[in-house]
Amino acid sequence: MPEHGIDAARRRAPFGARLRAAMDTRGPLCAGIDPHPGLLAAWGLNDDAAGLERFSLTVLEAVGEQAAAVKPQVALFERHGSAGMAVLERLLAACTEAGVLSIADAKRGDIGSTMAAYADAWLRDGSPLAADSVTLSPYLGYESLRPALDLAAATGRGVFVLGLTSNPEGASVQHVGSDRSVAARIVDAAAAENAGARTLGSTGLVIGATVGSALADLRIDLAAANAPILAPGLGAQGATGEDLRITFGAAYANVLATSSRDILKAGPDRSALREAAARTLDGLPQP
Ligand SMILES: O=C(O)c1cc(=O)[nH]c(=O)n1[C@@H]1O[C@H](COP(=O)(O)O)[C@@H](O)[C@H]1O
Repeated sequence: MPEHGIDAARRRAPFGARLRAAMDTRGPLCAGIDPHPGLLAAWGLNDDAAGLERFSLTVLEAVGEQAAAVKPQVALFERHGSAGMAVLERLLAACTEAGVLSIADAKRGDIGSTMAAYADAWLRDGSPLAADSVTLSPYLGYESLRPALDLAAATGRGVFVLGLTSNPEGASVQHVGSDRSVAARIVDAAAAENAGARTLGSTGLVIGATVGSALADLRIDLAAANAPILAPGLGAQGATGEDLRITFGAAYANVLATSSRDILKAGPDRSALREAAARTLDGLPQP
């Protein structure tokens, strides 16, 4: 195997360019694949690896073509141990096969030496868990993510770094800072990473759809970051498409709106899932 799969990466356009093309063609929806135990039960599936696999592949097959990307939530596979992680491997391979971009929502972050191993797991060609991109937590220091940022760049993959999360507790860490807030510094760091990108950069940010006036209050200029913005919080957490447009303003064209439970609760019927995804897309204002 070539080191870090660099040969395959040469054939692959950068993640930001691939995501931009998918968003322009399919619209800005990211469909979350979150196999919560309650949803498995509601779908008439067992809370085991077989139920997980049926659930995940049904979502991919039903709504994959309507979505610019899908986002499997790793914890909901991990809670099934090795059998759950094997399902996740097969799901990620099925995404590649179907031509649907994947975001592994693993929220990884660690000291540099260990971070290199996480990067290897999610971003290396040939890794069983290789995804098109992975969510990262920068709260051990943005630069501790360097092994993942570098490997993503080398293999044409992407990352989404948590900036302002959708949960109310996030503010107690992300809003602090005497001059520039923690979140503003994370956005600045991502912007520097994306500076040379010809289209959309490949270092994305996670900014919740629910953050309200925080971007303005913290003087964060998201549009300048040229980053794909993963915006969770639609539907189940209360945000609407109109909230996204108001919250993100000039950066709205770079927003990938993500919804999980609000779409998934329509299953297991495939046409009901497709209708729920279409309704979510229809609720997103044009940029
Ligand atoms: O990184 C994420 O995806 C994420 C960040 C964040 O700030 N808030 C957030 O809800 N998420 C994820 O987005 C999904 C939201 O799910 P629903 O609330 O069901 O749409 C879950 O998988 C969360 O883990």
